[in-house]
Amino acid sequence: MSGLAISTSGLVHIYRSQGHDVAALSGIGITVQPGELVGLLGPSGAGKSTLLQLCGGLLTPSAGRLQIGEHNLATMTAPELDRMRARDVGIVLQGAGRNLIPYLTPVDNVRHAQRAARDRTLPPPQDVLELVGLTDHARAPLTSLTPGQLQLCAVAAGIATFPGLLLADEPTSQLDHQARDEVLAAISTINASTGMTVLLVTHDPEVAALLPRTVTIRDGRIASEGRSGEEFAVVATDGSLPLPPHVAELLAPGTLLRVTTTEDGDVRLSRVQQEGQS
Ligand SMILES: Nc1ncnc2c1ncn2[C@@H]1O[C@H](COP(=O)(O)OP(=O)(O)OP(=O)(O)O)[C@@H](O)[C@H]1O
Repeated sequence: MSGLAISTSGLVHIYRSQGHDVAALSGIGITVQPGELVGLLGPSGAGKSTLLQLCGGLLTPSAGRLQIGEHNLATMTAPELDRMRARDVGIVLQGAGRNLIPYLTPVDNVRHAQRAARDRTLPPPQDVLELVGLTDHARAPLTSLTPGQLQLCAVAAGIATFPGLLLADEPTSQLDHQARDEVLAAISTINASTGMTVLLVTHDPEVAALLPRTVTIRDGRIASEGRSGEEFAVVATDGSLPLPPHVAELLAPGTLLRVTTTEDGDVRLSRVQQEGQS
């Protein structure tokens, strides 16, 4: 299937637990085009995994809009979400082992992941393993695989049904540099050769620098976006503009900023000197 678009606006997720609620996402607006490869960055607790799980239908939005291709996730029933996960959205959870059945070989893990889709037209599992470079290990016990090969196997299980969207939570963490590069190369190849949209969470700045687009989340909101290594502030759908941390630390709360437009349509921000300020 071809790549699926992701579109959210005002997306909120609140974890409700006894005694107190945690607002993990506080109004996320993001658009990902079909076939894009996007990295999700941000400090621990920012809300990255929550966003990924919402996109995979593993959590339900508390408020706001979340559209994956034709699917409106905010209104889907549990069986509809199950069907979407079985065919259209592949999920690779953090930690390769959580995605694999330990007593099955790579080829049988992929076959098992394909079964839920009930689609006889899917390519054979060997073709999926070839895409991630695991042909030679198709029938090896999982215990004989290196951590990098296990992660490649988890990716193969995630893309077993050739979904339109692959969601991967920290697929390169806890790997040495060579294995990390192999996993990233496999995901890039899948994205380029199939047009599958990919959203992947990473903490690794070296991985982020290699991605064409990154979105940084901070405190449950979009903080900035990167394009091929350069960071930009992003105007939110409500018109607000989160300042990058290195600018925000120069501006005390309550600082007045003059917003002007130039003749050629450019926008400038300048600090207004207030009484009592040096
Ligand atoms: N099941 C849960 N119940 C209550 N609060 C939760 C739950 N899962 C996450 N949270 C909270 O929601 C917020 C966002 O968590 P989330 O795991 O999405 O962040 P993250 O950016 O993925 O962090 P990390 O990089 O550490 O995985 C955090 O404050 C976290 O403590």
